Amino acid sequence: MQDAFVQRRGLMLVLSSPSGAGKTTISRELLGRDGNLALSVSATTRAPRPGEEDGVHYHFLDEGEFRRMVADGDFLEHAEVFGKLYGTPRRPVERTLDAGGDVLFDIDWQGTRQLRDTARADLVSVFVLPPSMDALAERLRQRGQDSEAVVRERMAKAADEMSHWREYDYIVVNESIPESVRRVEAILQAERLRRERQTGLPDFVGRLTDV
Ligand SMILES: Nc1ncnc2c1ncn2[C@@H]1O[C@H](COP(=O)(O)OP(=O)(O)OP(=O)(O)O)[C@@H](O)[C@H]1O
Ligand SMILES: Nc1nc2c(ncn2[C@@H]2O[C@H](COP(=O)(O)O)[C@@H](O)[C@H]2O)c(=O)[nH]1
Repeated sequence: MQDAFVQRRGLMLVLSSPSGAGKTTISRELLGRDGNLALSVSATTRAPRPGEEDGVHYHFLDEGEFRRMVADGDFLEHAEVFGKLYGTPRRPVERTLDAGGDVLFDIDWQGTRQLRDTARADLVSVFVLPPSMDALAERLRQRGQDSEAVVRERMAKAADEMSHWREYDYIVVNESIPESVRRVEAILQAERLRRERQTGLPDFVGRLTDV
């Protein structure tokens, strides 16, 4: 909820992890609980998984459309992940932040690095780790949406993904979904209260002390 007393600029909450560690699951829970948090819907050239809807889970584009958006500067960040292109459309994010809303991103370390370079002050980054590699493989398989070849490819890249954990502000080991959601919520609540994000403080304190 937006603070009734003090104006605030929105923040960008990034969740990254090796594929299958649980960031989509955590994101879904957070979005259901927090009315001031909006999901950044990425664009991608990968094919939709069963049940994924265009414009809801991703904007599914062909490579030509994606590259045109890159050329037009329409992405806040973009990267190649698992041989496909992924990017964050710029305008919806900027609109939400300007209105004091917070934006949740499910993006990889390359995209997070780009956001850190261009918008460090607005960025809060969380890296989600699995409790073990066996658990990660199990989660990818039981999700049941990728072929065995895709699961193997993602497991082969997991160690490389995880090598970027030091670049993140916070680390959450996702053993239990409810506990991980509580931890990310706690991070979000604390970051919202950072002095420098509360852009209305000079006015608010001025009114308090203007006797
Ligand atoms: N703490 C947990 N314990 C057990 N299963 C979990 C846990 N967290 C997530 N899962 C399950 O693991 C699977 C993968 O989770 P999810 O799709 O959220 O991962 P992801 O990190 O978003 O993956 P990707 O990067 O491929 O999108 C899902 O089936 C989810 O229900
Ligand atoms: N740099 C970006 N990475 C993104 C974006 N959207 C998703 N992703 C990451 O890609 C992988 C694979 O996702 P999947 O949905 O195909 O399993 C995962 O690590 C996502 O976080 C994006 O816009 N930019």
